[in-house]
Amino acid sequence: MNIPLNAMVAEDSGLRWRNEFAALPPKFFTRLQPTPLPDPYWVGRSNAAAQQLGLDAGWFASADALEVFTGNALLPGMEPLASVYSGHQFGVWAGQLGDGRAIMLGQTEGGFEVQLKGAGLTPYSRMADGRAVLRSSIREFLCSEAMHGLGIPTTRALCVTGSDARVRREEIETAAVVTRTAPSFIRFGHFEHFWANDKLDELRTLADFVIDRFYPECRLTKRFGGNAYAAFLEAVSERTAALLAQWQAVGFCHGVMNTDNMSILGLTIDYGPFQFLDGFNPRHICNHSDSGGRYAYNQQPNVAYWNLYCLAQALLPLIGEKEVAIAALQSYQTVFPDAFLARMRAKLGLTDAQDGDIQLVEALLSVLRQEQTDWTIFWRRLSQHMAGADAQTVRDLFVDATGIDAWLLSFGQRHASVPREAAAALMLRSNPKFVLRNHLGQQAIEAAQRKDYSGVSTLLNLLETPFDEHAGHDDYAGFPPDWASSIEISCSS
Ligand SMILES: Nc1ncnc2c1ncn2[C@@H]1O[C@H](COP(=O)(O)OP(=O)(O)OP(=O)(O)O)[C@@H](O)[C@H]1O
Ligand SMILES: [Mg+2]
Repeated sequence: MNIPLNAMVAEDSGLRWRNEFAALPPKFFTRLQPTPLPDPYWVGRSNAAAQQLGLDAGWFASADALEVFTGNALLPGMEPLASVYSGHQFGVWAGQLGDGRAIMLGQTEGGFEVQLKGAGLTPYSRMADGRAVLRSSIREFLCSEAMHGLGIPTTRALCVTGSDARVRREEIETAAVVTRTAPSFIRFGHFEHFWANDKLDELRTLADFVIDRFYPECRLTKRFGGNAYAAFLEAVSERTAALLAQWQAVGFCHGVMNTDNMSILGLTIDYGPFQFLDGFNPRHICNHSDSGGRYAYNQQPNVAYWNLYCLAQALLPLIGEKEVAIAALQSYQTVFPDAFLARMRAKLGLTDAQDGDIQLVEALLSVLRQEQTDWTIFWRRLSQHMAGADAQTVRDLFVDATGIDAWLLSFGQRHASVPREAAAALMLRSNPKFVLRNHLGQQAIEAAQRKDYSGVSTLLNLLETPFDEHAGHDDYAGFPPDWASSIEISCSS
């Protein structure tokens, strides 16, 4: 069903449109309209994301906004489209994919693309239905804003709307639409697409488009004999390395690190079967469909590098020499460990760098691994200990405290010269009290399925400022209940 012209909303949303991606040649996308959903309702809205976008707050609360962000109406100036990309899934070339259920409404003058996820079929939907279910949409909405609150680069989520329209997955569920924003939703897979189809002109156009807008410094590079495309690959590698360091430090498992889910801007993109670690098990697999553990927590940094290798292969016709492309990937091997160590130093409250810090971190990880100590709670309690709480609150996390006692001793020695107050402040802003654990999301989802959206807004409120204490909400910062380990999150969404 096409959206009738009279469904064009005229009231002023505060947004003006620039639509640069839509100005690319037609091979990059298909213009189309979202498919309407009946009788939509609000499930969640992020005023912070609206503010970043420049959306008028009054308009965002309006019935018109509800229609627009469900795909039932358009704003003047929007040029909706679905883009084409390809990619490697679980290590295997998957061929053409594309926005099968994402429709970009347009790009604002402020430089944000606005995209609906779940707004109906596109030419890239393949065998699927173009829809998203309420369950997965709430998870994407909350986690996008949670990652932003944690200071981790991510696509953002403006809102979720729901409809009683039925969607078939393993069971019958109801439909929802998430509105996402980002400076660009271009993925590694967009480049792989044109490379695999031998469309070298389009490949160059795409690379130039991204470099000119997001990596202009590559034009001035003196590295790689002034090769802007090699400098671009290096810059993407470094952003990706920095992102992975943040994921590992906070205990975030993405779950589906296919090359079509890798942002060319180094953003976290596609919140599917993700999970924040409960206990510290480096081999944790969060995606129930990932039987081989390809995307296990401790595999993520290597998988990102493998994905960058695919990007390098796609950019090779532009870069020229294979050796140059390989050299452009090299810095990942130093940027990732350096960035990870820097994150761990902050988590440990260390304001300077010393030679033995790696050993201190490794010794701690080995202690935490022994009993699979809760990752988030351990770090928060360690921070509170630095701020004055008794060490016993940390020791209580271990059945056998021998290992942690020894480690706390060396931690204390390392801290001898660091002012305790500064260390505590750094730790409390580096170790979140609140993360979107699976069971918290699950509780909010189950309430929302009963049309109670208060759990979604409470979680949003906590996760937007996850380093704050939020008095009265300690139960959201506690251990996962026993049933949490039986939650199965798969690719079904
Ligand atoms: N219900 C669906 N209808 C149509 N296409 C789908 C659907 N689910 C997934 N796809 C498509 O399958 C491919 C892989 O899906 P994947 O789970 O990585 O992405 P996604 O969750 O749909 O979206 P995104 O990466 O945009 O967040 C993508 O091309 C995606 O658009
Ligand atoms: Mg995806």
